[in-house]
Amino acid sequence: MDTNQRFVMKCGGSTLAALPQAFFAELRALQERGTRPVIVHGGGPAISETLTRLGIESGFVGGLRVTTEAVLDVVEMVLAGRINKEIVRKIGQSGARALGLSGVDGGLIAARPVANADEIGYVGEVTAVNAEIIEGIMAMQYIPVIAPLGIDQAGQRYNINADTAAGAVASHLGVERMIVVTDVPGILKEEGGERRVLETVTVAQIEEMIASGDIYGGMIPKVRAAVQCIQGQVREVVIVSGTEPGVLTRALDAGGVGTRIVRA
Ligand SMILES: Nc1ncnc2c1ncn2[C@@H]1O[C@H](COP(=O)(O)OP(=O)(O)O)[C@@H](O)[C@H]1O
Ligand SMILES: CC(=O)N[C@@H](CCC(=O)OP(=O)(O)O)C(=O)O
Repeated sequence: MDTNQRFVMKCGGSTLAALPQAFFAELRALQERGTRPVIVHGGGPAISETLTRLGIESGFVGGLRVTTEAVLDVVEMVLAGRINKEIVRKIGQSGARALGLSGVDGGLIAARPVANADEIGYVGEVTAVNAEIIEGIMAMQYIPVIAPLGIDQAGQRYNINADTAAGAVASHLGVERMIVVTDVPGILKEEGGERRVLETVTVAQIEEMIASGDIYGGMIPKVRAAVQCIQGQVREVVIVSGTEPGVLTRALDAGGVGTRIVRA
């Protein structure tokens, strides 16, 4: 397989419901031309809604969900169940084939507790990704759709931020590109009283923008994951809105869409 043709795409929970059928049709067209997408998805808003409905309290520390055993049950149910299957169904409707799994299946995503686990509970960071499983699914002409949970050797499951999980999958697979699909057209910066999309940003500019507060909230784990994976084999990470026409093809080929994060 030509590894240049593989890419990882992270679909954020902020935008999943808004992704038009044209987005999935484009995904099918890409697969037909020999490109091999790997999808890692989020679902933060759906988890929060379900927790509220069930009357389970939770909060966030540093952008990560405080994850008790009860929260973990809901995270797994929503991400590996409802959201994962919704994406698989939509891809199926477009005429392509998808196979959904979570990072727990086959030990796909090995994880360990994050450093501040005493504060935020069962939140994991990725220690390894079993690329063979993903490659096997791609070899069968299915698009892998991965829910961001992880597991350790003792069988403990963890909740992993979806941007972090996607970055780790991209690094371990050795793809050249990661596309992050979210609800904004890229990284925005206020200039002359106007907020505009930055075409390209470097690692150094990202650090400045976090320090100045220009990048905040949900954008922080995205740029952090991007910075981490472009230290390795990944050449660039593109942050885009999923509702722009032809967004995937433009992100992969022509350019002129979203924000490209590059080494320097
Ligand atoms: N500089 C920035 N440019 C664009 N969006 C930003 C920026 N800083 C913070 N954000 C916020 O990040 C959000 C995207 O992150 P998030 O809501 O976690 O989405 P997702 O569910 O796709 O991961 C945007 O909707 C916006 O509110
Ligand atoms: C540890 C942690 O915070 N996990 C996230 C996993 C889902 C996610 O990241 O979804 P988005 O991409 O839609 O934000 C959570 O529980 O919300």
